[in-house]
Amino acid sequence: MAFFSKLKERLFKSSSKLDEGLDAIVQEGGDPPDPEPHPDPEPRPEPPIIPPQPDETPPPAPREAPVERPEEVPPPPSEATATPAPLEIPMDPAPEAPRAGFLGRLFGRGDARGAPRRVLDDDMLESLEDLLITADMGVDTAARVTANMAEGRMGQRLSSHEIKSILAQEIARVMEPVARPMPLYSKRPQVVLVVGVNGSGKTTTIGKLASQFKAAGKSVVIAAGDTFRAAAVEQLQVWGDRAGVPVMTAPEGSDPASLAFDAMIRAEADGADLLMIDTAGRLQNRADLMEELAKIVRVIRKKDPDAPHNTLLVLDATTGQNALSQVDIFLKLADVSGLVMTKLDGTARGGVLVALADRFGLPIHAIGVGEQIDDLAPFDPEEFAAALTGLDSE
Ligand SMILES: Nc1nc2c(ncn2[C@@H]2O[C@H](COP(=O)(O)OP(=O)(O)OP(=O)(O)O)[C@@H](O)[C@H]2O)c(=O)[nH]1
Repeated sequence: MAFFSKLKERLFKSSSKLDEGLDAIVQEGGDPPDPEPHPDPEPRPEPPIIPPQPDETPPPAPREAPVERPEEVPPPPSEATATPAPLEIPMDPAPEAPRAGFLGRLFGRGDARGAPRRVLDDDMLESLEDLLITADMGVDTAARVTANMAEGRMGQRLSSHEIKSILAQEIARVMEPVARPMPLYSKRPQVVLVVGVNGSGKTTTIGKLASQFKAAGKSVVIAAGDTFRAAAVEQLQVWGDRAGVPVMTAPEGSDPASLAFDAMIRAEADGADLLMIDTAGRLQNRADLMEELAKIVRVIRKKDPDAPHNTLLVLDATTGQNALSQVDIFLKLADVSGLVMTKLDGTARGGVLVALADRFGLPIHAIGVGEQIDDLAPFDPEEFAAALTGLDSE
């Protein structure tokens, strides 16, 4: 199955929540279907929106105090250009045969003509906002998205399909600036530090990324930096085998920074393109974890003052709003440069990705949509928005 189709299918749980919720909102306060089809109301061209925009793809405004982040990834030498190749999974542009969604089943195809309509008023906006909050978009983001949806459309009679399109546009607008593949540099080895709480999917993501980098012709070394948990090391070895990539380990309980240093030496000696370092994710003792991460960074900088070149924070979508506080915490523990959101399959909490983009503006490099090695996709804002709103299931 083409990846795009798989993604849509796997985001079904998120989409069904919004999809059915939107249909219900229109039905609750809606007019009966028009006896005569009438033209879709064209939303007036409005320059909304999130937030004041100098151009089409501004960075989203942080909700709170702007996140202080040190300079971007060190200006890589000559080929500083990001090469998205490894995460560029070929997508099948051919749309699937349309399926009848919830609305389609009730009222016929997703065509707005003849479908029930509801006047966009304050009550409806409130219901929309509540629905977005239940889909884990967070209060602030839900308010902003609904305000943007209302811009220039108050009083219009909209069908459920039209509302979904508008919502999808607004979501895509929030997501667009953060949809960025992980930058690759000419620096060898490019050091990628992978952080996140235990169970968020770090090991799996490292395995998937290593496999994709390898398929793109890059040589990769993995360092199993969570030395205190034998099971974590074993798991990483399994993923290394799957990806065909060497995994460096150290005796249980030994210093992760010392392993990271050895891994730097090995990666340099092997002429590896990438060194991916797994780390512990014990937030129970934050001070220890912060010191552990800081020490890893200090030690690898003895070999390369610009390392790590990327610090990926892996987040589990099923934790919903908790992902926001994890970003807050890890921004204090490490210089997070980008996010990978895992487990977007099988959760109804995909909306949290919108809240993350709106609040932090950190690049979202990829999303995990399953447990298999190829279940990691580049993040595509429009497809995500369509899948999330259920627009493409009609
Ligand atoms: N459905 C689904 N499961 C995933 C995804 N990514 C990871 N998982 C599963 O989540 C669980 C935890 O993943 P790990 O990669 O072990 O997480 P970790 O952060 O390394 O956890 P520790 O090893 O405990 O530090 C495993 O059962 C994975 O198979 C995903 O995108 N979708």
